[in-house]
Amino acid sequence: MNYNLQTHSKKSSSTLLSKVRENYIRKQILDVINIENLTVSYQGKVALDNLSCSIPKGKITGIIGPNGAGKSTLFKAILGLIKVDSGNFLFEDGVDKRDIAYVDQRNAIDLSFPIDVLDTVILGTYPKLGLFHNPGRIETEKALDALKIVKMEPYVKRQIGELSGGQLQRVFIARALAQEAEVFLLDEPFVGIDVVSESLIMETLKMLQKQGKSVAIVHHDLHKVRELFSNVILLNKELVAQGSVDNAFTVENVNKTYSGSLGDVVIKGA
Ligand SMILES: Nc1ncnc2c1ncn2[C@@H]1O[C@H](COP(=O)(O)OP(=O)(O)OP(=O)(O)O)[C@@H](O)[C@H]1O
Repeated sequence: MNYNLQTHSKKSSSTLLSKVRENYIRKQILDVINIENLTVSYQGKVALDNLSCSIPKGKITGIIGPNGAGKSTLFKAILGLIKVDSGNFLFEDGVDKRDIAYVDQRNAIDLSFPIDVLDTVILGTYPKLGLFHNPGRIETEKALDALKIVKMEPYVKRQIGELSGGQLQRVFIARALAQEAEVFLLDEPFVGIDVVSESLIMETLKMLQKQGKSVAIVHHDLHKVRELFSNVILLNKELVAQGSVDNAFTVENVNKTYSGSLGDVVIKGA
């Protein structure tokens, strides 16, 4: 498998590339995105400290950690939405930022913006349309297909500010589907939504996984980790553990991540 490197380091990218490639061959890891030594700070305060982790290919990975652990910061750094102090991002060959769909936390979205459901989903097609191209029939069809999958087709003309939390989240998932991405980064998609929307979204994500797509989800409900994810990344400013749920989602690692005894409560039920 080949990879392409996005570097924020001052070292020469060719030296880094060969070093990172060697690492890959040695470890035989099948990841879609590899993050190496990522440090991010806001106004001098460190949010992520030398974090190295990877988003595995074709899995649904939970990003787990307490409030302020840097989970959203990790997604924003991968997408190049924020300035990082240092770090390298290695994308699987053929994957670039246009292949990454991002569903933000809902509180980051202006719901008073006058846009209907269909146009919101068509926005997902923009990254691959290229400059100076307007969406047309093909993009509208892609958006309608995506809306069908999340059962939001009857709402095409509804303003997004007039949807329930669960419906809105389904529209954002549809927008991600319309992007025809390889990687899906979802920031707390299940917060405050109804059970029907939750299971529809989960079914959609499992469908994506079956197609070989990679999904990473920031998630807070530790009780649902085993049900929702095959893999986890546990972090609290720095990496605590990553791997399959069986190997990494342990009492010890959860206690370490949350600096307490939450692992005993959640995993052992103590
Ligand atoms: N734009 C910003 N300016 C200043 N500080 C920020 C900014 N964005 C995030 N932070 C700080 O960086 C740290 C990490 O924030 P981040 O939102 O990545 O955490 P999180 O794990 O996603 O938290 P939560 O679970 O509460 O959403 C926090 O201390 C937060 O206050």
